[in-house]
Amino acid sequence: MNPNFLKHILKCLFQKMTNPEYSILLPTYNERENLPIMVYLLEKYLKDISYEIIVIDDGSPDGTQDVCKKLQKAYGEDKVVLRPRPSKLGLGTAYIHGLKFAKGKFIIIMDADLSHHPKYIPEMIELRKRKNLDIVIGTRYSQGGGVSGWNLKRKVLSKRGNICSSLVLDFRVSDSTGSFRVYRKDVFKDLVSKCISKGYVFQMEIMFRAQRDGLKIGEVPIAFVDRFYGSSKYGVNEFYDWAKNLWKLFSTVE
Ligand SMILES: Nc1nc2c(ncn2[C@@H]2O[C@H](COP(=O)(O)OP(=O)(O)O[C@H]3O[C@H](CO)[C@@H](O)[C@H](O)[C@@H]3O)[C@@H](O)[C@H]2O)c(=O)[nH]1
Ligand SMILES: [Mg+2]
Repeated sequence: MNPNFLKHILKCLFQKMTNPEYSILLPTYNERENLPIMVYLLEKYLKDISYEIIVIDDGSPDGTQDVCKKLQKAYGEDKVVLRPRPSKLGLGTAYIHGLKFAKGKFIIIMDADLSHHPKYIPEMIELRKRKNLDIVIGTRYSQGGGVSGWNLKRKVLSKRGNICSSLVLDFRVSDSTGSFRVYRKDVFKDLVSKCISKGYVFQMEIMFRAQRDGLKIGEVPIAFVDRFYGSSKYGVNEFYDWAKNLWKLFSTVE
């Protein structure tokens, strides 16, 4: 028998018997085209990493869950775990829901629409280990990072949003609103339990609390590429929600 094949079988058996080290939380709403490519890329770039993917789908009308069930057949139900909710309940609470089922010691959060490329994950993991960090964020706004494909309005909103929240909440990280992060699970659980935000502003509140708690945070520059399939769920309402919550955080958190 080919020794590499034997090694692969033994690795699969070992992973089946033990808990994965990393739980990747993938919130989805109408991502039927993106999800299969995402899972394929994760498998490709995380070959030597023990992980599970938890898909939190909010009753997507486009059939994302059917696609996810096919992926479970292809990759195994312990590799692709489907934990749906009945309706669109917001990005922040999707992570909280997924966390309840996570078996890994570490949590990775990322978008399912390929804007966050899995190729950055090994570097994020390596940095966390090397510096013994609590959180590693994928940043668009430090040297080496960037955004591609957004129109000028969205670019300005995001960049100004980051500058504005840094001024109001005194952020020392360069990207407080992005959603590509690696957390120690206990740290994530604790932060989530204190969070009041439900939508997109969740990331900012978590980062604010993490910084206030004196957690060790590192950054890896990433190129954020706008989605090719489907459309963003970020609209005017999400922006108002973000601005309202920024103010709420500033005025209520002691
Ligand atoms: N389950 C669930 N998933 C959701 C919901 N809203 C959005 N998602 C999923 O969350 C991910 C990000 O949503 P997008 O709609 O693609 O966000 P974006 O416009 O690309 O915004 C990006 O930039 C923001 C600001 O920097 C980030 O806060 C955001 O997470 C994302 O990275 C996608 O996988 C999408 O399917 C929801 O209510 N429920
Ligand atoms: Mg997106």
